[in-house]
Amino acid sequence: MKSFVNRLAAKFRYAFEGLFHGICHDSSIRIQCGFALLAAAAGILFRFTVMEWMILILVIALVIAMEFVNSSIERLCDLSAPHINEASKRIKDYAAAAVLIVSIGALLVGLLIIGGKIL
Ligand SMILES: Nc1ncnc2c1ncn2[C@@H]1O[C@H](COP(=O)(O)OP(=O)(O)OP(=O)(O)O)[C@@H](O)[C@H]1O
Repeated sequence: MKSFVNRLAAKFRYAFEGLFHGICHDSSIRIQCGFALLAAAAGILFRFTVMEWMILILVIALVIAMEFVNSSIERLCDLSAPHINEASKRIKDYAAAAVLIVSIGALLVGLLIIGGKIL
């Protein structure tokens, strides 16, 4: 039982290490966190309901998680093939496209919620 708890605690520790390292060292992750703070400020300003906060928190988590996956794919590419090559370009572009898609989705969700309140 104790070793299970220790292993669980280690998993959380490693995950939090990744979280803090990404926030401290990856500019793309920091930019997404900045947008998340702006979105949270908009939520306060426009007095989001509980349901709207739930949606906002979900899309923010999705965008930031996708940015972490994108950054880890970039690092994996640079580690396995540090030279310029077509495969790395496609892999990195696809990962960046995934971030773009969820970011556009998040932006539309934000615009719909705020637009609904303004109108
Ligand atoms: N090894 C490579 N071969 C070919 N094209 C590459 C390679 N590395 C990067 N690229 C191209 O440059 C783009 C940006 O890659 P890069 O790794 O600099 O991402 P970034 O988002 O700028 O990362 P960072 O988090 O370091 O700012 C990629 O989407 C890809 O089109």
